[in-house]
Amino acid sequence: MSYSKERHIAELAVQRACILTNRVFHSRVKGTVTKDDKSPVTLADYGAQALVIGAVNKNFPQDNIVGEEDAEVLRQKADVREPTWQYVKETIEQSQEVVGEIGSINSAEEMMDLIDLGVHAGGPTGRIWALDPIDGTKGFLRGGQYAVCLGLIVDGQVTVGALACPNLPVDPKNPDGEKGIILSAVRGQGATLKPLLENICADEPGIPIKMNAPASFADAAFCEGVESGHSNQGQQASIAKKLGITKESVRMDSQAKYASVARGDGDLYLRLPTSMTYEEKIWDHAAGSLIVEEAGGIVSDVRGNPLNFAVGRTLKKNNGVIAAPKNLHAKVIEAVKDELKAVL
Ligand SMILES: Nc1ncnc2c1ncn2[C@@H]1O[C@H](COP(=O)(O)O)[C@@H](OP(=O)(O)O)[C@H]1O
Ligand SMILES: [Mg+2]
Repeated sequence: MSYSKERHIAELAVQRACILTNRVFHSRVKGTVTKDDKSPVTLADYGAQALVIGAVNKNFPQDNIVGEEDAEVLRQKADVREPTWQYVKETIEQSQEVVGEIGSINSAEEMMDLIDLGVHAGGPTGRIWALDPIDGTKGFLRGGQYAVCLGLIVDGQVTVGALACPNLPVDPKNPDGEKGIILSAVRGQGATLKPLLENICADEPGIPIKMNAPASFADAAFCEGVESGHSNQGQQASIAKKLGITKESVRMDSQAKYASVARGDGDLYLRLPTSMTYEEKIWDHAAGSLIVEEAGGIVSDVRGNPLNFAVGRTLKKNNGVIAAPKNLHAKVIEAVKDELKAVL
């Protein structure tokens, strides 16, 4: 199968969601709510989830969806529901040219029902879309990096991925220039990049991307998260030292890290667990990991095992994530295993 329709719809869906996230970012009302796990969620997370699921459900109504959010808070609180619905409505009005392809949403009730389609338990069989409507919500709130991420898992294997990163520069050599890129991939067909335009334009072909292949660690730079609670930055620094990496690490929130490594702004992505009991979520890694693999890299857990997307909503068979060029991956895993030998 070519999965060209899936890729096209995924690209349109994440692009439209970014119109909404951008509107919310530039408005005073972000409606930040703290979830049970203490992480923030905003009107933009809910609105983006409704828009993306609307697009997936219109085109692939038989498919299952694992989405990060649910509509419980919206059902209980009119002061969260109503502004979210306003943003969704305005975004649809602003993107009429794609309504034929990715659909409309006609009421707040329908919006909440779409959000709640993301409750699937995941698993080893069938077609399952994994959606993170705003990955890096903390980055989004601080005006840093965030991403709208959508992956299609087919019989346990990520097969299609689209990643919209509204705050990554189009030209990495000009970090203060135009911002916003969209990356996508189909397994076996490579990864591409194109600018994330204000007016949705999915027919524009993407440019194929390839990861860097630095000859040695002396030339390599690594990417890591901003939040010290999400990965062990002390151990990451120690691994960098062991490997002879001298360049300072680049810190950013969200799957923008996968995007940066895939297009060669950085070379390695280290996400060492802060706790061996934390289970990474499939929506935090589906799209990004495929894009790095299709750009020529290897993505694994800290033991060097492939990420297993077939066991539910989390990556419960894995700990942490390492993304690296093919020629360096084994050496990184050696250093990681040495660093974590007390817990592995
Ligand atoms: N203890 C933890 N360890 C690893 N990841 C965690 C974590 N707590 C939360 N996260 C995840 O880290 C994601 C952000 O990744 P990063 O740190 O790379 O920016 C969050 O996604 P959301 O922002 O969608 O909630 C959340 O799912
Ligand atoms: Mg996330």
